[in-house]
Amino acid sequence: MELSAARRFHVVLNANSGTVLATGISAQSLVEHFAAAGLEAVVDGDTKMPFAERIARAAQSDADVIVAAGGDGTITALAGALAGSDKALAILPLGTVNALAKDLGLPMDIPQAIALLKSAAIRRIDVGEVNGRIYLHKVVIGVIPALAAAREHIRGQGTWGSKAAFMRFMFNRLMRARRMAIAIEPEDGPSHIVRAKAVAVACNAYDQGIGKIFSRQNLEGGSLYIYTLSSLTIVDFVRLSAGMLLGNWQDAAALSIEKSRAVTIRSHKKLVKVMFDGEVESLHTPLDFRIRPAALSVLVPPDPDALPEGNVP
Ligand SMILES: Nc1ncnc2c1ncn2[C@@H]1O[C@H](COP(=O)(O)OP(=O)(O)OP(=O)(O)O)[C@@H](O)[C@H]1O
Repeated sequence: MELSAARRFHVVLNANSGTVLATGISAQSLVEHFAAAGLEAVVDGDTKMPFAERIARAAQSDADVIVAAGGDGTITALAGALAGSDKALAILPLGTVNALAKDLGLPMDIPQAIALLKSAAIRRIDVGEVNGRIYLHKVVIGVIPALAAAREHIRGQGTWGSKAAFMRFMFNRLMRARRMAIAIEPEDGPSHIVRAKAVAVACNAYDQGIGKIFSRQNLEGGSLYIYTLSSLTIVDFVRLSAGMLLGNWQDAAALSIEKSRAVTIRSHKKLVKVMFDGEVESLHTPLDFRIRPAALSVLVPPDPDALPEGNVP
């Protein structure tokens, strides 16, 4: 896709995203920030129309760039409509975690993120696909979806009491969860059956190193990574937690890691609960995963070396 100074933006604001709820940022304030940056933008802050319809409307708009003003769930939903198309995706990190925005090195400050859109470069990143649906981070099967459902339940209740209750619930749930038997059939490796507490199929590999907890530098490696957690005793839990702090969680004995361009996961259950880039959903089995290399164009900070001297975003 060619970059032009006159690119048009269509912004989809998700009013339920973490930072929007916390700061009360509105469609009107985004309109003002875009105008101040000298950018032409339509801002959709509709809270009545179903989200899926707003996404379809964005994909059908005449804008060159669709802007996800929200968190990772909002970004993934838009990516599903834009992957493989000639429209690019931009991100205003208004979610809670904003994992992809961090992986891409975007500014967390909204006026700065908008100003950057003017000089942004295009990066083509891989997307994951499961049963025909696009995701950008990971799909998790097993105990984790229940935890995500609990997180959703306490959304917006920022008291220490509710957070402590959530941590207690999470710990108990993790310890008590039964392992499930599943068949893992990677395209690039041997098929096997495992009993696992959780399996995550990630779009490219998670980084290893101190302070790198679920971050990814390589978003165009062309591979899925299958992380299988076979047990989670208190000892495993402590080791994994310490490994996260020390940057070596991927070496935990309870964790195995496989790499493949595609994988099929089978279960005796017809329907499994999954965490789909942070959203809890039910998917029919078997789960057919594949990677689609470079399928999504995303606006990112320009390469500082490519800018004229003194012009730093
Ligand atoms: N495809 C979708 N359809 C309907 N609602 C969605 C969709 N994706 C996300 N949501 C909902 O929108 C709200 C905001 O989700 P989003 O993931 O964008 O922000 P967040 O959870 O605050 O941030 P992050 O995922 O970065 O932590 C949540 O209530 C989520 O359930």
